[in-house]
Amino acid sequence: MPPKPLDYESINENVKKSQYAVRGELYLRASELQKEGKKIIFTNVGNPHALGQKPLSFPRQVVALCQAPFLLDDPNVGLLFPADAIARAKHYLSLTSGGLGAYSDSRGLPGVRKEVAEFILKRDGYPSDPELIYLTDGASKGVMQILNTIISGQDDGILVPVPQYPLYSATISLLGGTLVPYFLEETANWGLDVNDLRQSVAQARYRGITVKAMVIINPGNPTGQCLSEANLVEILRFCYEENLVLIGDEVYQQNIYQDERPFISSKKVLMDLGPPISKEVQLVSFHSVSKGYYGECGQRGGYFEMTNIPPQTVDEIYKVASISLSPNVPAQIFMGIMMKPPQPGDISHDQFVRESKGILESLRRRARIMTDGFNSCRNVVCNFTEGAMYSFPQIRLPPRAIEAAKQVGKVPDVFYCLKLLEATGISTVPGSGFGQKEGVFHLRTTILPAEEDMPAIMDSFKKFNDEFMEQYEDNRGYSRL
Ligand SMILES: Cc1ncc(COP(=O)(O)O)c(C=O)c1O
Repeated sequence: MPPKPLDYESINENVKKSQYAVRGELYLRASELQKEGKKIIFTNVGNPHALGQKPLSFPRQVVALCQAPFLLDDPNVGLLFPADAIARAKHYLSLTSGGLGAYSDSRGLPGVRKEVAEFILKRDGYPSDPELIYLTDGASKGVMQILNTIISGQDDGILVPVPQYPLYSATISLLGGTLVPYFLEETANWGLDVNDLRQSVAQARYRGITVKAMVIINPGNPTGQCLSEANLVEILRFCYEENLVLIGDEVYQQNIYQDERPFISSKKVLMDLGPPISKEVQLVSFHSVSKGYYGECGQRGGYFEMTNIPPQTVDEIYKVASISLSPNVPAQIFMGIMMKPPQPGDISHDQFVRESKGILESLRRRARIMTDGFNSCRNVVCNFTEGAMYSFPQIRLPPRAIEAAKQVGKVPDVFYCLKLLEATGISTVPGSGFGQKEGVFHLRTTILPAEEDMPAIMDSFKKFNDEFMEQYEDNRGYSRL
């Protein structure tokens, strides 16, 4: 009998090749240990509500009313819901054709796309066209749609930062394209050097690859840096010279922890540059309701904005989006609210500000506790998390630990992270899942565990790490940058 089409040997090789470390070996082992009754602290995914973050009241009130519109006819609705949430729910329902149970336009509700455009205008000071904004089921779906539009085969290359969020490597593998890595510089606070970029492109071209796009993740995952304006200018100039689309993953734009390193959007820097660059460089930038102080990962809401993309291509992207009929409609409403939160003078304004500030300030403190905690450990160095939700310490593994890992057939940082998991219940992601320089090791944690648990988590990390180093260190030094 020949193998059946869905037998393992028959399935798409690209599916087998693609890897997603955030839910990889460590996560699977952590889930097993949890089933066995061990207490696990899941710090592998930026999933704030799973670690106890409370939802903001106003967006949930609005969406609850949209989900149960009969409540709007109840004479007591005003006792349970503030008047501005009621008004906003009516507003969003009026934008739909049939409420949340009906498909929307495949690009998303026009009224919400208009709210996104207004937000972008306010953020950047430049107009944005709702026709060039598509709402998606989380930013991930949008990234996949755009990469699918760019990649025709293995000769198409996409420049991706290393370390990177594995959505990019996995999707490029799935689509049969080629990932062209460029390294972020740890000693320069994870900034990037345009000369290295040029080298990466030249090497790829030498191998016959047409480099078509460049991905930036700003603020960075897993690295937590905010790109400076100067760096963004260099990147856009580089994209102009090399004829590359810039894919600006900006899902962490609300997660900023250092006032002197604000988030600056790629769209603003592109427009500031003026013609010819502002009229020529193709840019697609992404946002999400999963991050920021919303953290509504389970709702699956996102958008992308296209700049300098010709109408025929925009239509093709629309056609492909329409194969999936419609993005999630409740998530579109979360996106609308994220774009247009309660304003000063609105009944819900003070509560909204109190809740969102509370989350952001706590994240800022947690980022500090984590960085300081890691830097107090033996053979661990860590840049401060300027933005996003992660800490990415470098673990300088002694050669004997590297040898021990090899003996059990494990990548050294996987070996370290597994031992950390078994000893403490802390579930992290090894740096190798994001890419790192040869011979340098990291792990990634989120900064999301509850603030009150943080000191104990860092104590237990330090105890494990320092004992691990004691066990494996000898006088031969250890791996370092
Ligand atoms: C850099 C980056 N981009 C995109 C996403 C996906 O976001 P979404 O939940 O909107 O699909 C994540 C999720 O962690 C991320 O870290």
